[in-house]
Amino acid sequence: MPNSPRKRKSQKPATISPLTAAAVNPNPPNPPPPISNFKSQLRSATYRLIIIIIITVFTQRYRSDVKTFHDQVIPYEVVDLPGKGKGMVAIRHIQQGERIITEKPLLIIPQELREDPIQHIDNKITSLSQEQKYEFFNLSHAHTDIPHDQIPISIIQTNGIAAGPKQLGVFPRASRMNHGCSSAFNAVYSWRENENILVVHALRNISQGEEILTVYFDTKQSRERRREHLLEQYKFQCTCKVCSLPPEASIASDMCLQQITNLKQQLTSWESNKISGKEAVDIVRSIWRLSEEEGYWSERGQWAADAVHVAAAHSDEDAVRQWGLLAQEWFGYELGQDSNSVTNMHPIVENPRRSPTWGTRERLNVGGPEL
Ligand SMILES: C[S@@+](CC[C@H](N)C(=O)[O-])C[C@H]1O[C@@H](n2cnc3c(N)ncnc32)[C@H](O)[C@@H]1O
Repeated sequence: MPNSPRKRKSQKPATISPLTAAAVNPNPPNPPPPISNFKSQLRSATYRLIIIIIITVFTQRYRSDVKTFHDQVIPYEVVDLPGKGKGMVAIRHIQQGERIITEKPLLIIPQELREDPIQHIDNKITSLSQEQKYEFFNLSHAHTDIPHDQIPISIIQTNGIAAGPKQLGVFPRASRMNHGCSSAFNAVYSWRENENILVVHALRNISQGEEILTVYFDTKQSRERRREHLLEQYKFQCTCKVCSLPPEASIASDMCLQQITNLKQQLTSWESNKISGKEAVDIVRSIWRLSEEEGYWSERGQWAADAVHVAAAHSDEDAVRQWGLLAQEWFGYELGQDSNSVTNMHPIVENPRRSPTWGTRERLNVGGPEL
């Protein structure tokens, strides 16, 4: 049955004397507005509505601006990844050469410790704030079934990143990056001594949703040796796209990486005059071609800088400029446009005679990249 409105009990209208009315309600309601006020009330209600709309629009704009700013500064999120623990995934497209992370170390220790390492690390941890201790102990560690007092050292072994040639740093944000070999990694970290920070740059374009992978060691070696190292040091079986290649393709990749390593070794013999400047620069071109074939883009800035060094020694001005521009480009991607490696190259590209090796060998046309 449809709800019928309940009938009110009929009441006699109460007559309340003004005195009683004041006693019952000391603040009587405002009398109804006179009709003449109605227009102005309508106007003020409209104004209020307009103000509410403006505030809503601005708040939403502000929120989306904050979100855009946040995404620009932090273009990734840390998520759980099956079989890998946590990992870092791009939440938007990241441009090649873009800086992904800038981070101060949570703690720094010498790479070689003379005193008892456990004690040294304990002392460092004691000096951390409560929040920092939480960040530290929240990091993963590869070695399970270890005594409690060895957990800090295992955390450092699993997450420590070289902070210069003699120190190891723990960087809680950068530590969430998992590893990929050869062409599988897309981000590189570098330590900036003067600023005391670690920076991470995108070595190649990274698509939204793609995992951000870095490299834990020199992977220019065979799959078998890479696997051995990763299993021993980090306790995982690498399943990156290079380690997952079918046998034939994996052998081809191994050979390519081995050739790059051999050629790099040969290049150093220019220093002791065992090969000519032309041969040295030819080696750099071969390394470049192999790196293209393999998709191994790291270290390109350094290879181009090596060619600059040789070309300058042989007073080949054009070659210095061309290799110098290439070095700037690739150092820029890997280490950042504002890195010392890029800025140190500026004066040389501008005037090759400013190169420290200028004219230290016989005059020779070694040639540019011609890639
Ligand atoms: C520096 S941590 C990286 C972040 C770590 N996944 C976490 O959960 O915090 C290194 C550890 O991550 C895991 N890891 C790194 N790269 C991996 C990969 N490609 N496949 C599987 N596990 C990986 C290994 O357990 C390794 O010991």
